[in-house]
Amino acid sequence: MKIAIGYDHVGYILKQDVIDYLTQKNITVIDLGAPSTDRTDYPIYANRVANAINNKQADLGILICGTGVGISIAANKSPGIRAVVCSDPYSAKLSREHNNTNILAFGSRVVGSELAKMIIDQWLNAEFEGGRHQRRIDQIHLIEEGKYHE
Ligand SMILES: O=C[C@H](O)[C@H](O)[C@H](O)COP(=O)(O)O
Repeated sequence: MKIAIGYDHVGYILKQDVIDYLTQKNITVIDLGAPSTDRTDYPIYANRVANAINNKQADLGILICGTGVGISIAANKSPGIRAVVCSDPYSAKLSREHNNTNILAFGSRVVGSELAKMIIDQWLNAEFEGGRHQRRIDQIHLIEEGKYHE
């Protein structure tokens, strides 16, 4: 399992705990920045992680900014990306089971290290259920392609 991780200057403060936690689980982490706590722009890192998934360098992605909101919005602009911003483990689990999310985002100004680890665990341990949920994801793909008609 390979996970690409990206974060801005605010997410930087939480990233090492996340990287260490994933590494302990024998997950290969592809660290795509930011380089420091110097102020930067979250779309840079959202785009890097989205590309890593779409290029098949990574299986999944994790993004961290202040709230997880901006960085998830940016990631969701890439076709095929389904990023969820989560501050609770239940939503993280259901986002895999029902929505087959491929990026998990959260905010370092919202969740602490231990809650972030619980969210990650629920997200990684859940499996997409397919069935009616696949039909809805297919509809999302049609929207992405401008081909969805009611
Ligand atoms: O959704 C956006 C993120 O939370 C950013 O981390 C945040 O907007 C950065 O704010 P600032 O530049 O004031 O540190």
